[in-house]
Amino acid sequence: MFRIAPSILSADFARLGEEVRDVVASGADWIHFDVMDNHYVPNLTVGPLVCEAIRPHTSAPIDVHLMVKPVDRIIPDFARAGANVITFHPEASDHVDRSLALIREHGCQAGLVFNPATPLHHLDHVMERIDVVLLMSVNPGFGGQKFIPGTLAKLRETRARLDAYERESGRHILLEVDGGVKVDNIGEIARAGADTFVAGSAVFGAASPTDPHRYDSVIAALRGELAKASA
Ligand SMILES: O=C(CO)[C@@H](O)[C@H](O)COP(=O)(O)O
Repeated sequence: MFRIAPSILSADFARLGEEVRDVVASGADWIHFDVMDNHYVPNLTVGPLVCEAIRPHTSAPIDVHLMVKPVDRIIPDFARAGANVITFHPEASDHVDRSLALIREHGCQAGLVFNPATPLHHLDHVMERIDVVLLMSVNPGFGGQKFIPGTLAKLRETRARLDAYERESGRHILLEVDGGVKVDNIGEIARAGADTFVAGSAVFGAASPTDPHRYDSVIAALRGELAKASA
């Protein structure tokens, strides 16, 4: 099963509740919520207050991607604000195992995020605490960047590793990809092993502001490519 997770980074922040409702009504599965701190990444976005503000607008899972350093002190706030999934970058945490445990103790699914140059060995010894692996296909900090083609090989390597873990443990871990995902490359990304797709500018860039069905066609097009990839 594939999940499409539009990133609100490219949404109209002045009408965020409506944007969230409309994109889910158009078929989005998750809402991807990018948190940037102007320290770990060179940009500044939103925090738990905004997560709490959009929570009543949808029952779809809110997938919080923490691009912050340090990570631990903000995790309980996001859990209380209604996050369902919380992911963070291993190099931004002093104690990766503790941060993963903290997320789960607060009732959320936990995940690690890998920048294009971050090695996969950060998965060693913590697989049993992980629900989601998120591979960045751009360097984090901004929407609208181009997909880095080397991500496809890294996806295949991660897929093999997650499949081997599932055979031995019976636990399924999601494999999410984020950055430069478009209608014309989502099929290839799915064939490389991803099952969850963050798309910011591809979805929210397709807007004509007043049409409540403005996201129907782009989400249908993304799903169409995913159906072809799994046929
Ligand atoms: O986390 C990030 C960027 O750091 C992403 O979630 C982007 O927001 C994806 O945007 P597009 O590349 O799809 O426009």
